[in-house]
Order: sequence, then C-alpha cells, then structure tokens
Amino acid sequence: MEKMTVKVKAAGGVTLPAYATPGSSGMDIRANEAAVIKAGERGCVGTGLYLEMPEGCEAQVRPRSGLALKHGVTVLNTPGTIDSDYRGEIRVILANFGKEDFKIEPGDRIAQMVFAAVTQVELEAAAELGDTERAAGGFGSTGKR
Ligand SMILES: O=c1ccn([C@H]2C[C@H](O)[C@@H](COP(=O)(O)OP(=O)(O)OP(=O)(O)O)O2)c(=O)[nH]1
Repeated sequence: MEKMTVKVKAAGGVTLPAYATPGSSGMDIRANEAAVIKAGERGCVGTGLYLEMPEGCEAQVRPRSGLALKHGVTVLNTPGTIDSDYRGEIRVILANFGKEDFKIEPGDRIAQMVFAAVTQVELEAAAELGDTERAAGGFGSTGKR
C-alpha cells in the first residue's frame, strides 16, 4: 500500500521521535498538561499535537488497553475522529470508570492513534433498498452460539 505523509507539529518542545516509531501505522499520544480525571467523571486532555493529513485520511483516537484494565480509564468517544482538515490541537476525551481518581502528568501516554483511509462515497436517496437474507435482523438475532 502506498504510504501517505502526515505532517506532525508538536507544541511544548516535544519532538516527533517521542511519539512515533518511523514507518509505524499509528502512534501513542501523550498528555501535554497535568490533569485529574475523577472517579466516575470525564475530562478533555490536551496533547500539544497538531496534524496535517492528506484528504481521504483520518486519524482515530483509541484507548490504551493497559489504562482500561488497570484503571478503568478509556477514551469516551472512541474512536475519536480527527478530520484531515482539522488544524487545532488534538485533545483526548477520557472517562474514568474506575473507583479512584486518575492523575495525569505531562508526557504520560494517555491514548493511541491510528491513521486510516476513508472510503469516498456518493450518497444517493432511495425509496427502496435491495433484499438480503439478514434483512432487518440484528442486535443478537442469530443467537448466542
Ligand atoms: O477525540 C477527539 C475528537 C475530535 N477532535 C477534534 C478533531 C476533529 O476533526 C474535530 C471535530 O470532531 P468531531 O467531528 O467528532 O466533533 P463534533 O462534535 O461533530 O464537532 P464539529 O461540529 O466541530 O465537527 O475535533 C479531537 O481533538 N479529539
């Protein structure tokens, strides 16, 4: 697959190698500020990270499994969508489902991000949709086993 180039601007003197392994399909993302996500609450944490992606590319912000398992901390809107035309700071919306407050220091890895190609489509209004075997079955319609 042909590689897309993504420009990364990092505030606060943070350099690219601190984030990403060259050639990787994604990267860990770090907090650029101190924060506390109280037990049972949510918060929005700045990363000091700015991207320029080519059109047709999006970034998805995802949770880290270790934070989820050890602390009950996840990305609330996972996968967070970073649009290719967004030039603001990437921020991570964390939710704390754990029993203890979760403290974040600048530089902590709070989430991860992958880059994905977005399929370009043309939407067409339709009065009828094609038949399928599944039809409207869903939400567990095929049972448990
Ligand atoms: O976890 C996230 C999700 C989004 N964004 C930024 C990048 C994205 O391109 C922009 C808009 O995100 P989204 O489309 O999810 O937000 P919205 O609530 O629909 O707001 P808008 O009306 O600005 O599109 O906000 C983040 O920094 N972190």
